[in-house]
Amino acid sequence: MTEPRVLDGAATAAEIRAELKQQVAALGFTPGLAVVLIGEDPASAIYVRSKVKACEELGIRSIELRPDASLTTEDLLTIVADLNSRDDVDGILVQLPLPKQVDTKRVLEAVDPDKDVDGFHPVNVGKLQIGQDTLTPCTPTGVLEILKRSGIPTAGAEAVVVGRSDIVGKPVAAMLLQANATLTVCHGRTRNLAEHTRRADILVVAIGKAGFITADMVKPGAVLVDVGINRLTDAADVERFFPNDAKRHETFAKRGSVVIGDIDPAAFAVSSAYTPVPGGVGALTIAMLMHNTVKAAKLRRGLK
Ligand SMILES: NC(=O)C1=CN([C@@H]2O[C@H](COP(=O)(O)OP(=O)(O)OC[C@H]3O[C@@H](n4cnc5c(N)ncnc54)[C@H](OP(=O)(O)O)[C@@H]3O)[C@@H](O)[C@H]2O)C=CC1
Ligand SMILES: Nc1nc(=O)c2c([nH]1)NC[C@@H]1CN(c3ccc(C(=O)N[C@@H](CCC(=O)O)C(=O)O)cc3)C=[N+]21
Ligand SMILES: [Mg+2]
Repeated sequence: MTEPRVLDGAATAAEIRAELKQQVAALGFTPGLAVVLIGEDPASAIYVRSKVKACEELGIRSIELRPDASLTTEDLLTIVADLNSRDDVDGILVQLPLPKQVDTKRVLEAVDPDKDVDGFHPVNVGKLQIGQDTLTPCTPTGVLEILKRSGIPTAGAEAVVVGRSDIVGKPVAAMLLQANATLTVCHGRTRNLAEHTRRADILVVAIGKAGFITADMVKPGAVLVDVGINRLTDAADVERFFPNDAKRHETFAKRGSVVIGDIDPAAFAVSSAYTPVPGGVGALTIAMLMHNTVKAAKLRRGLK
């Protein structure tokens, strides 16, 4: 069998950022992205760091708010209302998960849909469903973007999505359908999961379980998109998933953990192309957030 192609998310993201940098320079004003980060979620902290860096590179103003984790829903609604009314704020992102006492649904619905760079507001969710151009969730948008830029056709393809979260599974399914794939969505109640995944020409996995999709669940020659971000902290797991990966073992020795997606690396070998973790879909998420911020900035000013 021929070697699978590695779909390089980091390189694709760099390409997108370079394009956006030119667009921002041509705008004649500085777009602003506001991020509200509450609490200590490590995934969120990584995300915020990468965002600040990308904003600097592109010439976008990054506004960071870190209110106290004991705030109430009303406190956060006041913060969101203020950001909605600020003319120097084009994009608003409220980092999830929110503290337990905060009503997430009310907060997401309070964000001005035209500033909703996460694409989580019900109006934007609805527009995506009916195929209207709108702000769409960053990770799913990144998945479609890397397929497109890698020359992988979706029209008529058997696409199988594993996972149905509002953040990844559902919107990526909506986008694949919009891109004319024949769509199957699997989840925790799916019977005979492998029978579905084995039919996929394009398999997108977003479940949050380390190496869950194994080689026997994949059709030879399929394209694998691994959205999962998981951490292995047990040496035996590192040995099982990465028996011949010297770099992973080195990282584990140094840091006590390694990152792995939802797909067993052994399954990549039977694919025709796959997105690695890290350096795949995750890298694109940030680039698409920048894309959405520029899009929102133009939209608000009636620019195309
Ligand atoms: N790369 C990136 O930029 C991003 C990566 N992620 C990562 O993607 C992964 C998924 O995130 P998210 O969508 O938020 O996760 P959620 O936990 O919200 O959803 C997980 C989904 O997977 C389904 N599922 C769980 N176990 C199985 C199983 N054994 N068989 C079939 N389906 C299963 C669940 O089914 P059910 O609905 O029935 O419970 C659910 O729909 C995580 O690892 C997360 O860290 C997330 C966001 C961005
Ligand atoms: N409102 C909201 N929107 C989100 O989109 C959102 C969120 N809340 N809460 C947290 C999760 C997590 N998330 C990540 C995005 C990119 C990387 C990323 O850049 N990953 C790199 C590695 C980064 C590194 O390890 O340095 C990669 O996979 O290659 C990681 C995680 C977005 N999320
Ligand atoms: Mg997102």
